[in-house]
Amino acid sequence: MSGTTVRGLMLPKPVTFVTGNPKKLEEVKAILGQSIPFQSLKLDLPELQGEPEDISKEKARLAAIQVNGPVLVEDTCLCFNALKGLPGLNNLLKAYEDKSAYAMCVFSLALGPSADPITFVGKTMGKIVQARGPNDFGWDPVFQPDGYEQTYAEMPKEEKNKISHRCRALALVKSHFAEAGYTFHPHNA
Ligand SMILES: O=P(O)(O)OP(=O)(O)OP(=O)(O)OC[C@H]1O[C@@H](n2cnc3c(O)ncnc32)[C@H](O)[C@@H]1O
Ligand SMILES: [Mg+2]
Repeated sequence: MSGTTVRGLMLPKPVTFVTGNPKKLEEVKAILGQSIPFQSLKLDLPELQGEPEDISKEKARLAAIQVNGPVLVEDTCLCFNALKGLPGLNNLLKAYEDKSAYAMCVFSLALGPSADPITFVGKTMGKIVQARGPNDFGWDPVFQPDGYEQTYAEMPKEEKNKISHRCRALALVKSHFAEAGYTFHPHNA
Protein backbone atom coordinates (compact mmCIF):
# COMPACT_ATOMS: atom_id res chain seq x y z
CA MET A 1 0.00 0.00 0.00
CA SER A 2 1.28 3.48 -0.75
CA GLY A 3 0.30 7.11 -0.89
CA THR A 4 -1.10 9.51 1.64
CA THR A 5 -4.66 9.39 2.78
CA VAL A 6 -6.97 12.34 3.22
CA ARG A 7 -9.39 11.48 6.02
CA GLY A 8 -13.05 11.86 5.24
CA LEU A 9 -12.58 12.52 1.54
CA MET A 10 -15.92 12.61 -0.25
CA LEU A 11 -16.24 10.26 -3.19
CA PRO A 12 -18.62 11.38 -5.96
CA LYS A 13 -20.28 7.96 -6.20
CA PRO A 14 -20.11 4.45 -4.80
CA VAL A 15 -17.05 2.40 -5.70
CA THR A 16 -17.40 0.39 -8.91
CA PHE A 17 -15.89 -3.08 -8.76
CA VAL A 18 -14.88 -3.86 -12.33
CA THR A 19 -14.65 -7.51 -13.30
CA GLY A 20 -15.76 -9.85 -16.06
CA ASN A 21 -15.74 -12.85 -13.71
CA PRO A 22 -19.09 -13.63 -12.03
CA LYS A 23 -17.49 -16.11 -9.56
CA LYS A 24 -15.14 -13.43 -8.31
CA LEU A 25 -17.99 -11.03 -7.93
CA GLU A 26 -19.96 -13.57 -5.91
CA GLU A 27 -17.06 -13.95 -3.46
CA VAL A 28 -16.38 -10.22 -3.22
CA LYS A 29 -20.06 -9.62 -2.42
CA ALA A 30 -20.04 -12.33 0.26
CA ILE A 31 -16.80 -11.05 1.83
CA LEU A 32 -17.57 -7.31 1.74
CA GLY A 33 -21.22 -7.56 2.77
CA GLN A 34 -22.37 -4.05 3.68
CA SER A 35 -18.89 -2.86 4.70
CA ILE A 36 -18.15 -0.81 1.56
CA PRO A 37 -20.86 0.66 -0.70
CA PHE A 38 -20.14 -0.70 -4.15
CA GLN A 39 -21.68 -1.61 -7.45
CA SER A 40 -20.24 -3.89 -10.09
CA LEU A 41 -19.56 -3.45 -13.76
CA LYS A 42 -18.32 -5.82 -16.45
CA LEU A 43 -15.77 -4.04 -18.61
CA ASP A 44 -13.43 -5.59 -21.12
CA LEU A 45 -10.08 -4.21 -20.10
CA PRO A 46 -6.89 -5.18 -21.90
CA GLU A 47 -4.90 -8.03 -20.27
CA LEU A 48 -1.64 -6.27 -19.53
CA GLN A 49 1.83 -7.72 -19.03
CA GLY A 50 4.28 -7.10 -16.20
CA GLU A 51 4.56 -7.41 -12.42
CA PRO A 52 1.25 -8.26 -10.70
CA GLU A 53 1.03 -4.96 -8.81
CA ASP A 54 1.81 -2.88 -11.89
CA ILE A 55 -0.73 -4.80 -13.97
CA SER A 56 -3.34 -4.21 -11.32
CA LYS A 57 -2.59 -0.48 -10.98
CA GLU A 58 -2.71 0.05 -14.73
CA LYS A 59 -6.02 -1.82 -14.90
CA ALA A 60 -7.42 0.45 -12.16
CA ARG A 61 -6.27 3.55 -14.04
CA LEU A 62 -7.97 2.45 -17.25
CA ALA A 63 -11.14 1.46 -15.41
CA ALA A 64 -11.31 4.77 -13.49
CA ILE A 65 -11.12 6.69 -16.77
CA GLN A 66 -13.99 4.66 -18.25
CA VAL A 67 -16.12 4.84 -15.11
CA ASN A 68 -15.10 8.44 -14.32
CA GLY A 69 -15.24 7.68 -10.62
CA PRO A 70 -13.79 5.46 -7.91
CA VAL A 71 -13.02 1.89 -8.97
CA LEU A 72 -11.74 -1.30 -7.49
CA VAL A 73 -10.19 -3.98 -9.70
CA GLU A 74 -8.64 -7.32 -8.89
CA ASP A 75 -6.19 -9.77 -10.40
CA THR A 76 -5.57 -13.23 -9.10
CA CYS A 77 -2.91 -15.80 -9.83
CA LEU A 78 -1.88 -19.22 -8.70
CA CYS A 79 1.89 -19.04 -8.33
CA PHE A 80 4.15 -22.10 -8.20
CA ASN A 81 7.22 -22.03 -6.00
CA ALA A 82 8.99 -24.56 -8.25
CA LEU A 83 8.65 -22.02 -11.03
CA LYS A 84 9.91 -19.19 -8.79
CA GLY A 85 6.48 -17.76 -8.27
CA LEU A 86 5.55 -17.75 -11.92
CA PRO A 87 1.96 -18.52 -12.73
CA GLY A 88 2.07 -21.73 -14.74
CA LEU A 89 0.43 -24.85 -15.98
CA ASN A 90 -0.24 -27.90 -13.84
CA ASN A 91 1.33 -30.23 -16.41
CA LEU A 92 4.55 -28.31 -16.25
CA LEU A 93 4.57 -28.79 -12.49
CA LYS A 94 4.49 -32.59 -12.85
CA ALA A 95 8.21 -32.46 -13.57
CA TYR A 96 8.92 -30.95 -10.15
CA GLU A 97 9.06 -32.47 -6.67
CA ASP A 98 8.03 -29.18 -5.06
CA LYS A 99 4.25 -28.83 -5.38
CA SER A 100 4.01 -25.84 -3.07
CA ALA A 101 2.17 -22.85 -4.41
CA TYR A 102 0.35 -19.77 -3.30
CA ALA A 103 -2.79 -18.06 -4.38
CA MET A 104 -2.30 -14.34 -4.70
CA CYS A 105 -4.86 -11.63 -5.08
CA VAL A 106 -4.03 -8.02 -5.90
CA PHE A 107 -6.72 -5.36 -5.56
CA SER A 108 -6.19 -1.82 -6.78
CA LEU A 109 -8.29 1.12 -5.74
CA ALA A 110 -8.32 4.24 -7.90
CA LEU A 111 -10.34 7.06 -6.33
CA GLY A 112 -10.81 8.75 -9.69
CA PRO A 113 -9.45 9.03 -13.26
CA SER A 114 -6.37 11.00 -12.25
CA ALA A 115 -5.66 9.41 -8.86
CA ASP A 116 -2.68 7.17 -8.22
CA PRO A 117 -4.06 3.66 -7.51
CA ILE A 118 -3.42 2.02 -4.14
CA THR A 119 -2.79 -1.74 -4.09
CA PHE A 120 -3.66 -4.40 -1.53
CA VAL A 121 -2.18 -7.91 -1.72
CA GLY A 122 -3.48 -11.09 -0.11
CA LYS A 123 -1.76 -14.50 -0.24
CA THR A 124 -2.72 -17.99 0.85
CA MET A 125 -0.05 -20.71 0.93
CA GLY A 126 -0.79 -24.26 -0.15
CA LYS A 127 0.03 -26.96 -2.65
CA ILE A 128 -1.09 -28.30 -6.00
CA VAL A 129 -2.94 -31.62 -5.86
CA GLN A 130 -4.90 -33.87 -8.23
CA ALA A 131 -8.20 -32.12 -8.92
CA ARG A 132 -10.88 -32.78 -6.28
CA GLY A 133 -14.29 -31.16 -5.90
CA PRO A 134 -16.67 -29.23 -8.15
CA ASN A 135 -15.11 -27.66 -11.19
CA ASP A 136 -16.93 -24.34 -11.30
CA PHE A 137 -14.27 -21.79 -10.43
CA GLY A 138 -10.86 -21.78 -12.14
CA TRP A 139 -8.15 -23.74 -10.30
CA ASP A 140 -10.09 -24.23 -7.04
CA PRO A 141 -10.07 -28.07 -7.47
CA VAL A 142 -6.25 -28.28 -7.62
CA PHE A 143 -5.34 -25.89 -4.79
CA GLN A 144 -5.19 -27.26 -1.24
CA PRO A 145 -4.39 -24.58 1.33
CA ASP A 146 -1.85 -25.40 4.08
CA GLY A 147 -3.47 -26.82 7.21
CA TYR A 148 -6.51 -28.17 5.33
CA GLU A 149 -7.39 -31.61 3.94
CA GLN A 150 -9.80 -30.14 1.39
CA THR A 151 -9.14 -28.24 -1.82
CA TYR A 152 -10.73 -24.80 -2.21
CA ALA A 153 -13.34 -26.48 -4.43
CA GLU A 154 -14.25 -29.08 -1.78
CA MET A 155 -14.66 -26.54 1.02
CA PRO A 156 -17.94 -24.89 1.80
CA LYS A 157 -17.88 -21.38 0.28
CA GLU A 158 -17.92 -19.74 3.72
CA GLU A 159 -14.78 -21.67 4.63
CA LYS A 160 -12.90 -20.60 1.49
CA ASN A 161 -14.01 -17.01 2.06
CA LYS A 162 -12.50 -17.06 5.59
CA ILE A 163 -9.01 -18.09 4.52
CA SER A 164 -8.68 -17.16 0.87
CA HIS A 165 -6.19 -14.90 -0.88
CA ARG A 166 -9.23 -12.78 -1.81
CA CYS A 167 -10.50 -12.38 1.75
CA ARG A 168 -6.99 -11.47 2.97
CA ALA A 169 -6.62 -8.77 0.33
CA LEU A 170 -10.14 -7.49 1.03
CA ALA A 171 -9.38 -7.28 4.77
CA LEU A 172 -6.71 -4.72 3.84
CA VAL A 173 -9.14 -2.89 1.56
CA LYS A 174 -11.68 -2.76 4.40
CA SER A 175 -9.17 -1.38 6.89
CA HIS A 176 -8.10 1.22 4.35
CA PHE A 177 -11.72 2.35 4.00
CA ALA A 178 -12.16 2.37 7.77
CA GLU A 179 -9.00 4.44 8.30
CA ALA A 180 -9.66 6.82 5.43
CA GLY A 181 -13.26 7.39 6.51
CA TYR A 182 -14.42 8.13 2.95
CA THR A 183 -17.88 9.57 2.64
CA PHE A 184 -20.11 9.25 -0.40
CA HIS A 185 -21.89 12.02 -2.21
CA PRO A 186 -25.52 11.84 -0.97
CA HIS A 187 -27.14 12.40 -4.36
CA ASN A 188 -25.38 9.53 -6.05
CA ALA A 189 -25.06 6.99 -3.23
O1 LIG B 1 -12.24 -9.47 -15.34
P1 LIG B 1 -11.28 -10.02 -14.38
O2 LIG B 1 -11.58 -9.58 -12.96
O3 LIG B 1 -9.84 -9.79 -14.75
O4 LIG B 1 -11.53 -11.63 -14.35
P2 LIG B 1 -10.60 -12.79 -14.87
O5 LIG B 1 -11.45 -14.00 -14.96
O6 LIG B 1 -9.82 -12.37 -16.07
O7 LIG B 1 -9.68 -12.99 -13.64
P3 LIG B 1 -8.09 -13.03 -13.42
O8 LIG B 1 -7.40 -12.59 -14.65
O9 LIG B 1 -7.79 -12.32 -12.15
O10 LIG B 1 -7.94 -14.56 -13.11
C1 LIG B 1 -7.09 -15.43 -13.77
C2 LIG B 1 -7.66 -16.82 -13.73
O11 LIG B 1 -7.72 -17.28 -12.38
C3 LIG B 1 -9.00 -17.78 -12.07
N1 LIG B 1 -9.33 -17.43 -10.67
C4 LIG B 1 -9.41 -16.18 -10.12
N2 LIG B 1 -9.71 -16.26 -8.82
C5 LIG B 1 -9.81 -17.57 -8.51
C6 LIG B 1 -10.11 -18.29 -7.34
O12 LIG B 1 -10.36 -17.68 -6.19
N3 LIG B 1 -10.16 -19.63 -7.41
C7 LIG B 1 -9.90 -20.27 -8.57
N4 LIG B 1 -9.62 -19.68 -9.72
C8 LIG B 1 -9.57 -18.33 -9.71
C9 LIG B 1 -9.96 -17.12 -13.03
O13 LIG B 1 -11.07 -17.96 -13.26
C10 LIG B 1 -9.09 -16.94 -14.27
O14 LIG B 1 -9.14 -18.09 -15.06
MG1 LIG C 1 -8.44 -10.74 -16.03
